Amino acid sequence: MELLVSPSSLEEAKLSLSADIVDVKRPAEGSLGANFPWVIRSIKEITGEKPISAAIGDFAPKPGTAALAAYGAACAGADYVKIGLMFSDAEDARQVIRAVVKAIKPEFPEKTVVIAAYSDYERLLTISPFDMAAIAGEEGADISMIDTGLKDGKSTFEFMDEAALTSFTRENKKLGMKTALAGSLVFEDISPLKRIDPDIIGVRGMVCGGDRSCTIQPELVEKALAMVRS
Ligand SMILES: O=C[C@H](O)COP(=O)(O)O
Repeated sequence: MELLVSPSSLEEAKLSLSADIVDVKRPAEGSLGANFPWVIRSIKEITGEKPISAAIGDFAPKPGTAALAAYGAACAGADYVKIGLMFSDAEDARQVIRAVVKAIKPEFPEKTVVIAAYSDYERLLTISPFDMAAIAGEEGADISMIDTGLKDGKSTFEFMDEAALTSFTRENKKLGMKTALAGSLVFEDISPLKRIDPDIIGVRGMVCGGDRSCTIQPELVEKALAMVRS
């Protein structure tokens, strides 16, 4: 299980370099808020061989906009391109996922396409992670992810229990995809997460001291890494 940490700036990225994956986002623009291409590029320049991820947004069903954003993030240096599906319709999801895969894979076959749905989908009235994953698997995405769409401090575990998250992880394996789990995760969630055993866990609030609007604390990144790897 790898640890993904989500800095919002070059300065925060320098505090996150011990993470397995540095994930560039702009929290001010939402759960998977897109950061600027120049920030993505500046972080790529300091991470060396370590892969970086870039969130492109919590998207409405706009496949053209999603494809262009995904391509831009890939050109800016992102090794993983991550999109959130902030809508409900399955056919819309298929069109968005297909467009993002087509925008990236022909020119960047080595880059990774991450499709996220939300554990709090019932309160958001958005597509369920299970429905998303089935489509993402068919459309050639690489990683199926769960995050929380509304960042009110409630952990993903308050919306989907360990059994559901385990089932999601196992379904992804059957679909030939990896799994990433995130969503206001706290240190206490690491133990059940190790039992669930996704490929990646994504955190920000955890390593900011509990409030994602604060700054990443490197000692908390080290603490999370030690717990994940123990
Ligand atoms: O991986 C990305 C997540 O959105 C991390 O942010 P969070 O831990 O504050 O929910």
